[in-house]
Amino acid sequence: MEKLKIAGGYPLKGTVKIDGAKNSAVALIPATILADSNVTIEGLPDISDVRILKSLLEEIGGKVSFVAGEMKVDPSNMIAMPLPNGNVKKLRASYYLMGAMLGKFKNAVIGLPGGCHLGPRPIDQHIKGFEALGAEVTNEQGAIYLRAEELKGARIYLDVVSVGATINIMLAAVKAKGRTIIENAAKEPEIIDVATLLTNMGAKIKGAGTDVIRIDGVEELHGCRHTIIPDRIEAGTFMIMAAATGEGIVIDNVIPLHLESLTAKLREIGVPIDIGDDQIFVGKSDRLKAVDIKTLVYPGFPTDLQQPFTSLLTRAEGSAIVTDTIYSARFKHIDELRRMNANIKVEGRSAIINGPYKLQGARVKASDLRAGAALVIAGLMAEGITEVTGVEHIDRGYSHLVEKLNDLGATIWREELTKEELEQIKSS
Ligand SMILES: CC(=O)N[C@H]1[C@@H](OP(=O)(O)OP(=O)(O)OC[C@H]2O[C@@H](n3ccc(=O)[nH]c3=O)[C@H](O)[C@@H]2O)O[C@H](CO)[C@@H](O)[C@@H]1O
Ligand SMILES: C=C(OP(=O)(O)O)C(=O)O
Repeated sequence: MEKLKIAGGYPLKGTVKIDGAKNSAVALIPATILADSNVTIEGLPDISDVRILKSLLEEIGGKVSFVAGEMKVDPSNMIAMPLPNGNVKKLRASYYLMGAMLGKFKNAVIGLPGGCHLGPRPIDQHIKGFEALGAEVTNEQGAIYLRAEELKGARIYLDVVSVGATINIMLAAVKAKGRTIIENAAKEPEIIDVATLLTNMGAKIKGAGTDVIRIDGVEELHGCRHTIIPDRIEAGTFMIMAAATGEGIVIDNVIPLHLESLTAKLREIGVPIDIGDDQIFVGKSDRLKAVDIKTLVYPGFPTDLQQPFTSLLTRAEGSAIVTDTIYSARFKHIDELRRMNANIKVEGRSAIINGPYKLQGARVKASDLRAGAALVIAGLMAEGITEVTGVEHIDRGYSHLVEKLNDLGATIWREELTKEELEQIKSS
């Protein structure tokens, strides 16, 4: 196991190219199960979530290659192999195997998913959708069993706006008989990307990206080639890094529309921003003024950028309140920022930051993916050396982070954990 070491205080400058979106990738890959011939996806990020999903497709009989961001999937020999344990526990998005395998085989056994621990993350809306389509769903010893004689289109109202439930129901419904209508659907760009792939495979989907999605089931889905959208959360993380320690950074390969809520907040805090067609320039800012943020479903401020933004706010003058309305416990990075000299209070679902603080390098632990990003940002801003453990969380969602940051002028490297550190992690 490794840790990251960061020597703080080096200003960042240059251009960084953003990879394909993790939260699209993890749905596009399971979606290939539904096809009857080869599907190729271009521009996938080189992250552990993608590699684990590749192994899962292989476990069920898929022939899969993944070279230079391009994944080719031959689904012709796939079977409804039960996956109650193992790799499915290593990521959140293994839940998409439920919708895809139910849609294809009318039968699936998938262990309850892993992913970041951010408070309770139920999947009741996914199950409500599968049941509405005609599946019998049971939970037996931590695995979800799904069976259906036949899937039939239905009208499904989501009680909670959920990215995962919206996509999972789409996956199960594209081959169901008749029309499915998802009401109160999530509107994230990743949902449009998955709908685009499915449409290229022959599915009939209208309304993805709005809160009502209509799906008319088809008998067969065929192979195709698809290019993934850029990762708005990776892009946002680099925009926040640029605001924190940058001297002018171009964020390349982005869809600026997907980043409007962050762009608005960065401008409000005092960061100069120029928007191009597929690039965003983030300029240097000597003084930042505190702003409040509240996470919301898309197009609101994304919860996945809440933790990185909190690190940036330690540099801002004044009092800022950060409220996460999506997850009840997405503040595990705060204790670690406190070790670095930030005096942040957490009250319920809000963190209160009275900056500015001069961060000091420290040994800190990433408890989840975006906590890791937040700590890397803090390390870049801090005086001295910061050591971040829990790198496996960061590797779930950031492709070549160390290389990209070093290219921008940061001093960051990976080191093997010492025996003592390994023992400490095991005992904690
Ligand atoms: C792989 C992936 O795409 N992950 C993203 C996805 O997660 P994920 O799809 O898990 O998140 P959801 O949009 O489903 O969750 C939103 C909220 O709804 C609740 N909920 C969800 C489903 C359900 O059946 N019942 C229920 O109560 C959740 O606990 C949470 O409070 O969207 C989140 C919200 O933008 C992001 O933080 C994650 O990065
Ligand atoms: C919460 C996240 O991921 P996941 O849903 O895959 O755990 C994230 O990407 O910030």
